[in-house]
Amino acid sequence: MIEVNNLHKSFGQVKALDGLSFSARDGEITGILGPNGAGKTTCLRTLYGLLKADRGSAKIDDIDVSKQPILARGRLGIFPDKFGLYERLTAYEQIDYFASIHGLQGRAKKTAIEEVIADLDLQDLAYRKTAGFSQGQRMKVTLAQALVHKPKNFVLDEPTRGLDVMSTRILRNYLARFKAKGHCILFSSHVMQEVAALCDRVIIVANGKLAAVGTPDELCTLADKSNLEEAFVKIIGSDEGIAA
Ligand SMILES: Nc1ncnc2c1ncn2[C@@H]1O[C@H](COP(=O)(O)OP(=O)(O)OP(=O)(O)O)[C@@H](O)[C@H]1O
Repeated sequence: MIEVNNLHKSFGQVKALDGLSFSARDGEITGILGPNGAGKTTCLRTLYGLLKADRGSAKIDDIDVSKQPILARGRLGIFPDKFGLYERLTAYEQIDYFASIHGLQGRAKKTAIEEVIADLDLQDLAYRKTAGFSQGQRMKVTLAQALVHKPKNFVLDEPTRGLDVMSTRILRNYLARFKAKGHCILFSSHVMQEVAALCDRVIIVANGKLAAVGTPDELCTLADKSNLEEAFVKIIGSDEGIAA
């Protein structure tokens, strides 16, 4: 469960977040949509503990990220926007490194690594150095790194941007499986079809505030439109922020 309550963050004169509140529930995929500069990345970076909010709170499973950052981060998997793999290490060693960062040791660490390798069908790649891995292979190792500590919550900032079709499909399937296991998934996107197809609930953010929230169908009904893209345009009053 992820909760953001009355979050404020300014950069100089720019109000990136202006009282944003929402929650993302367990067993659901929640999408964040918004035009450029709406505050989506600022909100996600606050959840990661990379930014400190001026006001308000961000909680992961009821743990306040500013008060107990290490505990909160243990409950969170973060899928980065760039796959920064260490090419001299094998896939196993990369995952091992992230498991150690999360405090896993000994037999528990070995079991966790073996489980995530099996879960992502990485067995054939595990002992190869990642130099030369295809985009899909790199994406899977990155997923394994993000999930080896078995976080209950998973946050992704525009995860499919720049990914090829096959990698996008693998990632989407994985998110659906993760949701089926009862995890909470929150991701930002500009791709309306992706959000409409994957998300149980959608949060629309504009000017650092919540503009609307609901299932894709509820948002269509709210805006009296037949698809999410048109509903989004009507709710925020512009087509800025939509990707093909
Ligand atoms: N480190 C920073 N310094 C100054 N201004 C910032 C910084 N980070 C974000 N901003 C500003 O805060 C506002 C919100 O930015 P943010 O990146 O959160 O938007 P976004 O919704 O993720 O946009 P996009 O869809 O374009 O990625 C923007 O006006 C942005 O220029």
